[in-house]
Amino acid sequence: MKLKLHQKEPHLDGDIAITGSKSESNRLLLLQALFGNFKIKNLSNSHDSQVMQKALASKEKEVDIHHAGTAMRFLTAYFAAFEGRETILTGSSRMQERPIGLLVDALRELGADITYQNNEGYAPLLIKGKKLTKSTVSLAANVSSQYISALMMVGASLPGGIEINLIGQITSVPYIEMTRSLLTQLGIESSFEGQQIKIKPAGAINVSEMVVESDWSSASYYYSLAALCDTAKLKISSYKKDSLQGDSVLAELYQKLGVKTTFEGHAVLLEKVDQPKPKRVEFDLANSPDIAQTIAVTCYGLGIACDLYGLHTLKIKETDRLEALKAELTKLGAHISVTDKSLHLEGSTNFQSDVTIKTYQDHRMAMAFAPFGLRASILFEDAEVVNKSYPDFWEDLHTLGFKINEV
Ligand SMILES: O=C(O)C1=C[C@@H](OP(=O)(O)O)[C@@H](O)[C@H](O)C1
Ligand SMILES: C=C(OP(=O)(O)O)C(=O)O
Repeated sequence: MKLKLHQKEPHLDGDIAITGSKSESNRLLLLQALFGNFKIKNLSNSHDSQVMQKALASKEKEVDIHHAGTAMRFLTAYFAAFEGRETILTGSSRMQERPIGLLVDALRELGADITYQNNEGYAPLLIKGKKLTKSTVSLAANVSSQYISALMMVGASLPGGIEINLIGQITSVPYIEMTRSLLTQLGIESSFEGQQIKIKPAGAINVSEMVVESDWSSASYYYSLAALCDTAKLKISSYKKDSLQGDSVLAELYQKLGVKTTFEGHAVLLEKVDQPKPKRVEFDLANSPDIAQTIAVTCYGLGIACDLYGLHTLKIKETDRLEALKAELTKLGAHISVTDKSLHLEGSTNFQSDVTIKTYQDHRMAMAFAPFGLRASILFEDAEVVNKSYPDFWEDLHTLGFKINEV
């Protein structure tokens, strides 16, 4: 589906309800399958959470998790420890290019029986579930924190718990902390000191309900919209000040880009502030990689130069996000260069109109570029990609007054 988003006057006023964080939801779905009967409130309506639910309920040998990175990584560990279940875990063609070897090696160290069906280091995997007998493991920590979260959650179900020794720089740390906090809320003890994580085996879980905070990565598109407006008053819900999600750093980062954040109960009010624009900004996003695309497009729309660092994981996400950003921002008129871990954009306002953005099967390519509709009309190929994390995205933009039509 190709969509045209027509240029809109840069004034926004409205309320948007966003569903639960897909990261928290997919963790809680796994923890629910492992440990018990608690209810999950405000579950994400993302496709990634739907495939996670379906996979956990499946009795089939082949389980297809499509594009969902968390589902792929969490379920590899889950099925490896599922005694007697034989599973072929597969995903989309892109998922078959996203590395899983470090996690498979770690699980094999614990005693797992996993073999590659096609290419060494990549899905599809044949997983012969068995009792994992060991409880100490080590792995490189600079590729994906999802491997570590997977080991932590499944590790809590092992009789001896798990001790994870992390090698090298640890990436996406808030996601590891999120996993730990959810385990703590379920009464599972853990420690994370230096390069070592220890998880105690879970006891009886006496929690009847877990409430998911709404998704901060999805909130990033409203931060970008507010920043690109002359006047904006956007209320998004349901959020809390002490979030488990690292992307809540948006409130701090967007201050520099002219957005004021006020917590009003469970809602967050985003307002455009009339302040001098910086010429150049610099951010390290190693702890919040999913908002890199949003920030790059905001800066371009504001005519602010930016240097974004800590982007070493972007090449192995839904697409190579660094190359995709470079290609699509260049089409809009930007001067941009990328390395394998950083992005550098010059401040210019040479905006091109009616450009068609390729989305590369990456939800965030569509959503991050949408706020540019406050600068010029813009078109999106395969606009339905947003379903991966935020199926209501285009409808929500429509309620804010954007004219959107299929072309
Ligand atoms: O654990 C999680 O829920 C996630 C961790 C991050 O991945 P990496 O740790 O691979 O950077 C993030 O990009 C992804 O969207 C969700
Ligand atoms: C990278 C992402 O997801 P995943 O790795 O879970 O596919 C994302 O949502 O931006």
